[in-house]
Amino acid sequence: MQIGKTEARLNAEIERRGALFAVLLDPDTSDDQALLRAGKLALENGADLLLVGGSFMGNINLPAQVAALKKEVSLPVILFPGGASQVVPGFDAILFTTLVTGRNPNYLIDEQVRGGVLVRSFGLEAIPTAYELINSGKRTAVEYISNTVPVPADKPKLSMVHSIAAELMGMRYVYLEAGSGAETPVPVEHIAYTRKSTQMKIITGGGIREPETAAVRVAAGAQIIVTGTLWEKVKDPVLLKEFAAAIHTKA
Ligand SMILES: CC(C)=CCC/C(C)=C/CC/C(C)=C/CC/C(C)=C/COP(=O)(O)OP(=O)(O)O
Ligand SMILES: O=P(O)(O)OC[C@@H](O)CO
Ligand SMILES: [Mg+2]
Repeated sequence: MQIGKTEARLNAEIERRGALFAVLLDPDTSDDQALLRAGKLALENGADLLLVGGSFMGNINLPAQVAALKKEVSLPVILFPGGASQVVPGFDAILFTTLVTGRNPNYLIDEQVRGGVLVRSFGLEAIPTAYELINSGKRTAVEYISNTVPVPADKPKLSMVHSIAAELMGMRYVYLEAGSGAETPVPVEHIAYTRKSTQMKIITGGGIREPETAAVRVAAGAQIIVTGTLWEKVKDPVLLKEFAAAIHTKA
């Protein structure tokens, strides 16, 4: 499958900035106006893209919210779905994920079969993405909902072998996930091993609360840093700018 417009734009921006700063908006924890405000605040203070999604989503207003957000911002707004039922139109692209570290067929193929046909009907751009869940100290929503066992934190080579398989299957992005609100983020070794052994673009997130935590993950080879939960309480333009500065290693 050819690289779409949004993926090409992300790749070019990664080339230009070194790494990108993504803010994850969870439509379940924000009302319409709050989601719009949070998205605008992030993009006005150094974020490069927005991800929208949740492990469990019951927001029926999502298409209208995305349309409102798209009207206000020119940066990419990308769907990060917890399942096929979250596939709605209006996004610049969807991270078309497969939970490769799990052995639950529902998240390896079922959701993709149900969601894929919707992606085509809506004309959404898909970014084929391996999703790897890494143990982060406590049970996270993704682990619970997906009913899968995460990769042990002290076994980075296990992430690496999943990354190699995913690349050979044609995936171009890999999301190394500690889970939303994780106690400990994905250890740098997991990022470094995937960087060394594949050419996929590396997204990482889960439990990143300080700019320095982001910076060391960029140094290890991550190209997109995702923060979400932090901004549910903190609405701080200065901290957003500090994250952007820590992540953008090039001018
Ligand atoms: C490609 C399609 C159509 C579906 C993919 C389905 C897959 C593989 C899902 C992986 C498992 C899963 C439940 C992922 C959720 C990812 C996500 C959006 C996490 C962020 O949400 P949280 O913030 O963790 O949710 P909480 O706010 O409930 O903690
Ligand atoms: O909410 P946080 O902990 O920042 O995690 C973001 C993202 O990786 C969750 O899917
Ligand atoms: Mg959340």
